[in-house]
Amino acid sequence: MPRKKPFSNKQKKKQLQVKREKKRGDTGSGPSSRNASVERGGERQSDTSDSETTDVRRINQQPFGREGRYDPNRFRLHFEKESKEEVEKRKKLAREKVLQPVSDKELEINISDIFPSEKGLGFPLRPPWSYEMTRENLLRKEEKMYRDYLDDMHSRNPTGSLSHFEHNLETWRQLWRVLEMSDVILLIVDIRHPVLQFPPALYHYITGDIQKQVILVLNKADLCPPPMVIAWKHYMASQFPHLQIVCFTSHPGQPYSTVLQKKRMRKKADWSHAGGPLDILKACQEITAGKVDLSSWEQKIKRDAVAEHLDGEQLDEGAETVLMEHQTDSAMEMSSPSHELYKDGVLTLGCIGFPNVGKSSVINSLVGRKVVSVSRTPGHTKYFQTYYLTPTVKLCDCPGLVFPSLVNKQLQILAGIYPVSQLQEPYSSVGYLCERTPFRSVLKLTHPSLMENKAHNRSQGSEELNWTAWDVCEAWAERRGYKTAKAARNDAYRAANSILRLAVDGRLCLCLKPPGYSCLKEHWENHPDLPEIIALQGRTAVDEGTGERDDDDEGESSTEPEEERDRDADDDEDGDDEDEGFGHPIRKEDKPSGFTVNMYNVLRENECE
Ligand SMILES: Nc1nc2c(ncn2[C@@H]2O[C@H](COP(=O)(O)OP(=O)(O)OP(=O)(O)O)[C@@H](O)[C@H]2O)c(=O)[nH]1
Repeated sequence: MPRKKPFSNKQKKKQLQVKREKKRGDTGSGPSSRNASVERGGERQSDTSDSETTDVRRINQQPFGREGRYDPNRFRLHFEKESKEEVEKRKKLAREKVLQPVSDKELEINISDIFPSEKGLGFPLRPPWSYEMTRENLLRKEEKMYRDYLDDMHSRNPTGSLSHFEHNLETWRQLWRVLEMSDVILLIVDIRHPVLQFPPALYHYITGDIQKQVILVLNKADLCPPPMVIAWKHYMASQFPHLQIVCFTSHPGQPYSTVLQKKRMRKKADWSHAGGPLDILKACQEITAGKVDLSSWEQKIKRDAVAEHLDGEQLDEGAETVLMEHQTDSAMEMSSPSHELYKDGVLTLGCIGFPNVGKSSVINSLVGRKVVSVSRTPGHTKYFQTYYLTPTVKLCDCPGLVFPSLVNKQLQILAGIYPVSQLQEPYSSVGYLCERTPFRSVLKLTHPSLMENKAHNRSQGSEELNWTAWDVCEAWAERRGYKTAKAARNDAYRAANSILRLAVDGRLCLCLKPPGYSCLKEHWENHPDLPEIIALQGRTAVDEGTGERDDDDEGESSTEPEEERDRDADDDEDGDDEDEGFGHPIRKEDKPSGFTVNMYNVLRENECE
């Protein structure tokens, strides 16, 4: 009898993987279709270290199930995989490159740098169709169009030159559906870097081709200095004249969050000051010009404002029922190719935007309570659903979409577009962040070279020492007590992940500026709209300036075990994190005159001790 050949674990794993894929009918794509994808909802990314280099075709394979049925995991984020060499090169650089703070001017960013018109950075459009076509025919047509679209993109832009973008046709199909069924589009962006998340091609398509109105929601206004919020608003208006622009925050009046807080703060949003849902209503009133009766929405906002002042129990009793429609497979639906505006007297608002910009949070804010789960892991929303805000206003949520652009990949990660937990190499993003934020004073780090004999060396200070991204991670690991399991060395990888999450959450905050901001700084700092934005943020001078802890905080105590204290800043669960609080990330140099904000309160004095 022939001797059995030894079979390694790795081979066994591969064999199982092939078997599983065969079973799923995922033919042709091989292992790379899984390896190349970052799965929605925070599932672990497959190990890419031993697999082949970037392969666009394979990852575009759409996940079919048996008998041609669609795979339930079809809404995964699919990003192009990076080569092992590229990742190794960046790791090396993170250890060697001395961080140099960048100038204010370099934080200014023009939309044409991100989406240059000559690069043809469009997005896939649904091919024309009619009722005479069969469903299968339509699907095939869509797939062909999608492959052509990608071929065209890649022929114009060499491999690796584009940032991560969505490679999953299923997700684009969701966008088509939302655009088709909506009367007005709420395009939501993060005010810290709105131009990263505003594809001009989408704007031109909606306002030009399908002739619908767009309300640009500059969300997370609580995370950006008020003068910069105003400057961004003006910049976007100057570039895209057909937009209605609304500043928004789903966390108005939130007290400062602390990095080591064990539990998140539970404060109900308070829009009694200004703006918020009311501004969105006003924009809709202007657009609909009396064609839809929006009085029920206006009344709801008034009722919600009253309810905010009631305690929790009364609130629950009074909570209104929200009619929800689950649109599980609607991307495949063949609805009418032509859309009837304000059908049955109902205004349908479609919420679209990149992952993590706060689409679900905006919907919850409009509804007045949580109907959509929220997560800081990008790609949480899997398929769109609709909610009746009132009998005449319907909201439609859409999964986050990453459009192709030329944004720097490190910045893309800091903007929350790529799930931090899935990163192969987080250090270069840490470096990018540290060169643009006062990380040392905020994180209160001791340089690793001074760690050996802390007591002796502390007196020397670390101001004059050079920092690399790796040093920052080591120093943060030391401060937080992150150790590797085997050798109990400082766990730089975990520290890097933790720092990036602080950035995404806005607790170590990077705000980019519109072009020319530095020259016109004084103008924006004295702008007449400033009080309106401060009111929207819902913070008073007392909240901002004192740096006192909020008494309601269920915050850490200094006696809390280290592990417990770590959890909040470090874990990137896919769970719902609705109750998160956020710090105010105002950079010292952005502080407007007469506006008392202590940006360094983001991490308070005793947090890092
Ligand atoms: N500071 C601040 N954080 C916000 C705001 N809105 C949302 N967030 C946080 O941003 C993260 C993402 O929010 P979601 O509402 O889940 O974002 P989304 O766009 O629906 O995300 P996807 O499901 O990935 O498409 C969560 O951690 C929210 O708590 C806001 O106005 N201010």
